[in-house]
Amino acid sequence: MIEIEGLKKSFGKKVVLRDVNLKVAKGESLVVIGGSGTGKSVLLKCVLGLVRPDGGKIRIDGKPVDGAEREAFLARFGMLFQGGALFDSMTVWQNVGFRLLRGSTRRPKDEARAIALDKLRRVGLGPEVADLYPAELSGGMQKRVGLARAIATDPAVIFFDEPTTGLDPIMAGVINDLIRSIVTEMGATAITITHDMISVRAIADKVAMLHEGRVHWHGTVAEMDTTDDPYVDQFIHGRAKGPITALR
Ligand SMILES: Nc1ncnc2c1ncn2[C@@H]1O[C@H](COP(=O)(O)OP(=O)(O)OP(=O)(O)O)[C@@H](O)[C@H]1O
Repeated sequence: MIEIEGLKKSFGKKVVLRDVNLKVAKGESLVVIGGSGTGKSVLLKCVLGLVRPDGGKIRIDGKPVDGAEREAFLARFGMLFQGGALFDSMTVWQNVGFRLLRGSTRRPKDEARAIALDKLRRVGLGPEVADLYPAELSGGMQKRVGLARAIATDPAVIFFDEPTTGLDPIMAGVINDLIRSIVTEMGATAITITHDMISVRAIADKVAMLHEGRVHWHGTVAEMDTTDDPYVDQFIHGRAKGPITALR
């Protein structure tokens, strides 16, 4: 279980996270939505320890995520970065097995390769891609490789940062379905950031909407469709007019 309490983060005078409170139950898939610049990535980076919060608490399974706990936590999470973020100079299997080749999750090389091939198979890629370089793959295949890398260590917690950005609608659907089935089958706790409402419906058990530095709304997908909250309504229907003002 992930608990975020009173999380605060500003950059200079700009307050991004004012007071974020959120709980994600074990095995739950939470999708965070919100307009551009509302702090979704900053929130994720705070949880990952890439950005230091100004205040508040983040606990994983009841333990604060800092100092000595961080290394143990990092070994337990997987991350699918926006755009795949594969290493160009490494082959596909070396990318997938990145964390199996170093650190506390290190395995012998042939074992790491076998696990990488198994994870590639799970995301629909055969052994023939294992020794290719990322540049030789299509965008959709790169995303699959990123997904295989995210699940390589069988993490308890997985983060997905805009997993369908840059994909055509069919490939986006395939990636959404893969994410949903993998998260369910692994029993992992998942936090996804997305603008894509199709992704939200495909991936989410629960949805949290960030607005003005707070979790403005939190509920199930079914509740999202029936809520009379004008902010959620505007966002999920993509209306230009409503309480959320966008820069034009
Ligand atoms: N390292 C940083 N230094 C200064 N400002 C930052 C930094 N990181 C983020 N910000 C600011 O924090 C705000 C929130 O950014 P964030 O990337 O979290 O938004 P987002 O909700 O993920 O947006 P998008 O959906 O467009 O990706 C933005 O105004 C951004 O400029």
